[in-house]
Amino acid sequence: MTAAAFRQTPLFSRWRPIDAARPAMSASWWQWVASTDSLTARLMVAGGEKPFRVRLLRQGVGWPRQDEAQALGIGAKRYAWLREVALCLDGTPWVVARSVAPLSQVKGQRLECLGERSLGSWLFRQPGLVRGPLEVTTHSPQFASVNGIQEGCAWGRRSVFYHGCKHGSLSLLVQEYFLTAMADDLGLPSR
Ligand SMILES: C=C(O[C@@H]1C=C(C(=O)O)C=C[C@H]1O)C(=O)O
Repeated sequence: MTAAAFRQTPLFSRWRPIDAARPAMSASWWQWVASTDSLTARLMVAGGEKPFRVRLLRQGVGWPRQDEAQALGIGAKRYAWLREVALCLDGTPWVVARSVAPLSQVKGQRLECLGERSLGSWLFRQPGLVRGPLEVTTHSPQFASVNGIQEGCAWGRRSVFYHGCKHGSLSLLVQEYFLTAMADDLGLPSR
């Protein structure tokens, strides 16, 4: 198997708790994948002089995937608010992310008009924010290739953020996939 093929071969299927994946994860990747503060802030620091940009791939209303609905505890036939982005350093996607929230909970939240501002810059300012447990995968996200981003994925992670506000409570599933371009630019191991 070539090195490139290896990097794109999933180690295991679907999502599993981060602790179960730890033996397969290098210490350098653990620093990234297990972090619970803002990824946007971390990417900006790691990128140094490189300009950071959120490229909006898609935002709107759609069906959640079954595993997403399950993670949010909603029926798969409930409409959801979906947002897909690429987090780019100097124009190169390092991370792609797909966030999902029950549509009924998004009404009146600032989320709808984020545009190319980072979700993290809004989310981590919310008082009483709680982050659920992290789960990881080595599968590549399909929405990246649909948008012409062909990079393999070193690690993907997801967790649900919860916060209550005067508009009601919000559960937001955030899925982030660390791309091989990021590993190459930062000199990280393949996994
Ligand atoms: C959740 C964060 O927000 C980041 C920005 C996102 C966006 O703009 O859609 C999505 C996932 C993130 O990695 C973060 O910075 O930790």
